[in-house]
This record gives sequence, C-alpha cells and structure tokens, in this order.
Amino acid sequence: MGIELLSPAQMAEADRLAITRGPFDGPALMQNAGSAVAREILSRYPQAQTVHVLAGPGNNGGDGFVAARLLAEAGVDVRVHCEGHPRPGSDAEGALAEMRLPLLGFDAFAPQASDVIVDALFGAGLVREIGAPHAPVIERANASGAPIVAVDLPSGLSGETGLVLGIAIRADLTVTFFRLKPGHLLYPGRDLCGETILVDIGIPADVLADIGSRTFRSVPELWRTHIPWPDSGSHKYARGHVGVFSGGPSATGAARLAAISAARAGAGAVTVLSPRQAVQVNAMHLTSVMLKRTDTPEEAVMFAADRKMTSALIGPGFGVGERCTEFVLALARLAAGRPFGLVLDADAITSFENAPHRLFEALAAIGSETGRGCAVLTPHEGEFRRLFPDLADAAGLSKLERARRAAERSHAVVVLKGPDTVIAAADGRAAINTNATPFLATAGSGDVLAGIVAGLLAQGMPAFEAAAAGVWLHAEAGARFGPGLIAEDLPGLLPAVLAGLRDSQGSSS
Ligand SMILES: NC(=O)C1=CN([C@@H]2O[C@H](COP(=O)(O)OP(=O)(O)OC[C@H]3O[C@@H](n4cnc5c(N)ncnc54)[C@H](OP(=O)(O)O)[C@@H]3O)[C@@H](O)[C@H]2O)[C@@H](O)CC1
Ligand SMILES: Nc1ncnc2c1ncn2[C@@H]1O[C@H](COP(=O)(O)OP(=O)(O)O)[C@@H](O)[C@H]1O
Ligand SMILES: [K+]
Repeated sequence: MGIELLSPAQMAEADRLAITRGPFDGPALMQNAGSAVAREILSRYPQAQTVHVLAGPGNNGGDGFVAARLLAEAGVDVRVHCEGHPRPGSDAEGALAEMRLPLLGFDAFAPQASDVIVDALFGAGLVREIGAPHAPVIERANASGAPIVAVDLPSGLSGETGLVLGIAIRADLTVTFFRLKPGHLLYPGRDLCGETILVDIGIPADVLADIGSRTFRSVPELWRTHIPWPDSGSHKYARGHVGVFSGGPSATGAARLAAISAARAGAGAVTVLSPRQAVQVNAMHLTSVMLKRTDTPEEAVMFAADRKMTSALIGPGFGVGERCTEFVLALARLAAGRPFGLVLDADAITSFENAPHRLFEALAAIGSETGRGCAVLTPHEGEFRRLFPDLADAAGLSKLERARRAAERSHAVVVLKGPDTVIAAADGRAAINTNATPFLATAGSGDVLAGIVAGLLAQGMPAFEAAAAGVWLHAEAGARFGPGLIAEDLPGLLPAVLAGLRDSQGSSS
C-alpha cells in the first residue's frame, strides 16, 4: 500500500492523468471502484436484508450506482436513494443509465438495523457545509444502527482536513481508492471512517511523479533506510553523544527519562547536564548515563564542544523563563556552526510564548545545509498554541497544514503531538503517524519521545526522518505494552521494537 497521501484535489488530478494515459477510462475506473464496494459488502454482510444506496450528484454517486447494479445482479434487495440527476455527460450519468433500478427519493429512506447502507453521497468533491436535503439523510443513516459502508470518504468529512463540514456519516467501513487522503488519518476523520481499506482500481502509480505529493503516512518505509545501526567500526562517540538538560532538584525525573530513552534509541553516550542544586539527586539515580554540573549557557556550550556532543534536548522539567531562553539561544548558535541536533520540548517552547520571533530567528540561523545543525520542536496542542496562536485558532485549517506552516515559520521540524501526530519539515514534507495508542497519554510520555528523537539525531539521522521514526518507535512501544503503561515502561520496550525493525529491514510495512 503506497505511503503517499493525496489531497482531494491531487486525487482528482490522479484520476485525470490516469484517464488520459490509460489503460482505464473514467467509466472503467468507476466500474472498478463500484465493484470493489459491492465485493466488500457481499463478503462482509452476506445476511443483509436490504442494501440502501445513498447516491449524491457527482461521481461518488456514480460509484454508488455501479455498486447498486452489481449487488442487484448478485441477488441482493437494493434500494437506491437519490435526488437530482447527475451532470449530463458525466461518468455518473453513464453509471445511472446502466443501473436500471428505480430511483427513490430521500424521504423513502427508512433503513432497519439489519440492513446495510452504502454512503455514496459525497467523496472527493465535497466543497461546502452539508445542508438540506442531505443533512437529514445522514442523520437518519447514523441513527439507524445499520452498518454503513462509505465510498471513498464518509460524506461530510473533508478528505483534505479530517474535519467535518456540518454533519458527517459515521461509517463502519470506508473503501477508498489508489491512495489514502489526509482526512482518513486525521481526527475526527479517522474515527468517522471506521475500518479503512485501500483498493487498487487501476490508476498507474507513475501519475504520482506528476502530482508530487509531499505528504506521507509515517510508516517505516518512509525513514527506515536512515535508521543508524552500529557496525564493527563503531565506538561510543561515533554513535553520538546526547546532552539532556535537567531542571532543579524537584524537577529532575523528566530529564533522566529522556536521557535513558536517548540511550535506548542507540546514542553511544548520554549526559544529563544539571544545575548545581540538582546534581546530588541526579547522581543518585544515574548509572550508564553520565552527569555534568552545568549552571550557565556558556558552560553548556563549552562542554558540548569539548565532549563532541552531537545533539541536545532541553525543555522537559527545565523551568519556564529567561534562563531557559538563554540556554536555548546559546544551543541554537552552537547548532548553526556544526552538525548538531537540537530538540526543544515543553518549557523550552513555553519560554518563548511572549517572543516566538526570537526563537524563529535563532532557528533560521541554523539553516538546513549539510554539515550544519537542525532543530526539532515537539509541542502538544497547548504548547503549539503558545508559539503559533494564529495557526492554532485558524478555523478550518487542518492539523497537517498547521504543522506544515509552523515548520516553515520556525525553520524547524515540527512534531505536533496527539493521537494523530503530524511531523512537518520546513521544506514542505509532512507525515501523519498512525500507530499510537491512547495509553501513551500518560505523564512523562512526551519526555520519552523527545529523548528518542535526540538519540536518533545524535547518530546523524536527518531531522525529518529522525522525528518521524521517533514518533513511530514511541507509539509502537506504547501499543505493544497496552493497559497499565507508564512512561518509565517505554524506554525498556524500545529494544524489541528496534529489533523488529532491523529484522524486517527490506520488507515494507
Ligand atoms: N472518473 C473519476 O473521476 C473517478 C471518480 N471516482 C469517484 O468520484 C468521486 C469524486 O467525484 P466528484 O469530483 O464528482 O465529487 P463528488 O464527491 O461526487 O461530489 C461532487 C458533487 O457534489 C456537490 N457538492 C459538493 N459539496 C456539496 C455539499 N456540501 N452539498 C451539496 N452538494 C455538494 C457538487 O456540487 P457543485 O459544487 O458542483 O454545486 C458536485 O455535484 C470520488 O470521491 C470517487 O468516489 C472513482 O469512481 C474513480 C473514478
Ligand atoms: N489520545 C492519545 N492517543 C495516542 N497518543 C497520545 C494521545 N494523547 C497523547 N498521546 C501521545 O502521548 C505523548 C504525550 O506527550 P506530552 O503531551 O508532551 O505529555 P508529557 O508532557 O506528560 O510527557 C505524545 O507523544 C502524544 O502524541
Ligand atoms: K461517500
């Protein structure tokens, strides 16, 4: 299954290019799409009394007409509900002409819980809020208790944003074509789709080169070749040295959690840089992770240079304020002159709430050329709002687009966390992560993620790939553990997840 995600506009372009190049013309693609829907219904719901097909005015409705015809030919009792006529000359009009079933109005739509509903009202062509006569039909479908199979997208769901335009179908199964759309993966869309299956309807993959999608599902295929594995020539500093900044004596746990996570992600050496007052408490809890007293940004920079530090993480438990901003700015200057990965999380983000431009200017100076450093920001929604209030409040802007614009503005890779974490780079690439479990919503879980990313960056992994891989590894570890997960469990789960990745090297998942 391809990892590119296409916006509805890009999908329309894929359809157009496919029709121009062949081997399938528009009606044939529609035949393939509708027959995939019919096939799924016949295999999943063999006992259904009646299948109600809700058909809209565009080609999504056309897929519905094809499915209706094939189901009727298979002996199913099919009722097609439609208002208005497809556009003259459209593929949908052709599919309607071939169907030869009576057209019922929406008023006659009265499904029983033992029936099946096919939602072919709107797909990629949804452009505005749903109103009458479609909204009441969607409401009735959702309330019926009958399983709903959505064609391409649940009607009312924006394939571009994952947001609902007024009201949307809540599907049990969504059958979509060629490539997933962001709306299948971003919430609330992901919930509305139910199970999503992707069907090959004969669109040749080479149309992707013309479309140039820069949005991906974050699966190992996207970043696996960049995962750093040690070889016989490796020594500990060749595997990177991570510095993790600790907070004061009552806020040291976050840094240690991140530090051990960086080590588990493969960094050869990890040091906790601690203020004087917290050195003793840190020393009591560290074994393989080293400890260095560090009270000023100058000391931090000197240590980083002396000890060949290749990445740093600051923010978790560090404390919000001017002291934090000074450390961040000093580290950003360091990263501007050498290959050095800087991860900013939690307090390092919040500390710039009143002057985000100071941070963005410092990160811009890092640049993204080979041999220079890079920065990764890992905000949850609340932290994101502090740095990018206008993007957070922009109505109708998808999580994908918010992260992408934030990356462009901040000159950093932005990891916008949540159940559908988005990873975006300043160059326009973006990925949506899909393997998270809600059990990850536990204190300290974000510190582990930031540590993993710092650990991968320290080993020279490029920032976008390191961030995407870090999010996936973190989520996979959480998903494998399940109920009862606490953040302390996560680092110890990484070896098995990494081993699985290494063993599956070369296969795609
Ligand atoms: N040959 C092909 O190209 C293939 C296409 N395929 C299928 O086609 C689907 C895309 O088809 P599509 O582009 O016709 O869009 P579709 O989702 O049917 O809706 C457009 C219609 O809805 C209307 N409309 C929009 N919003 C509305 C609202 N809120 N409330 C009311 N009306 C609204 C809009 O009206 P208008 O804006 O023009 O006034 C227009 O009439 C795609 O999802 C896939 O299923 C596959 O078969 C593969 C081959
Ligand atoms: N409902 C959820 N489903 C899946 N993952 C989640 C959910 N809520 C949070 N997460 C993940 O858990 C982590 C929490 O990080 P964060 O909010 O920084 O917490 P903390 O500061 O307590 O460590 C992030 O990686 C986030 O993506
Ligand atoms: K639909």
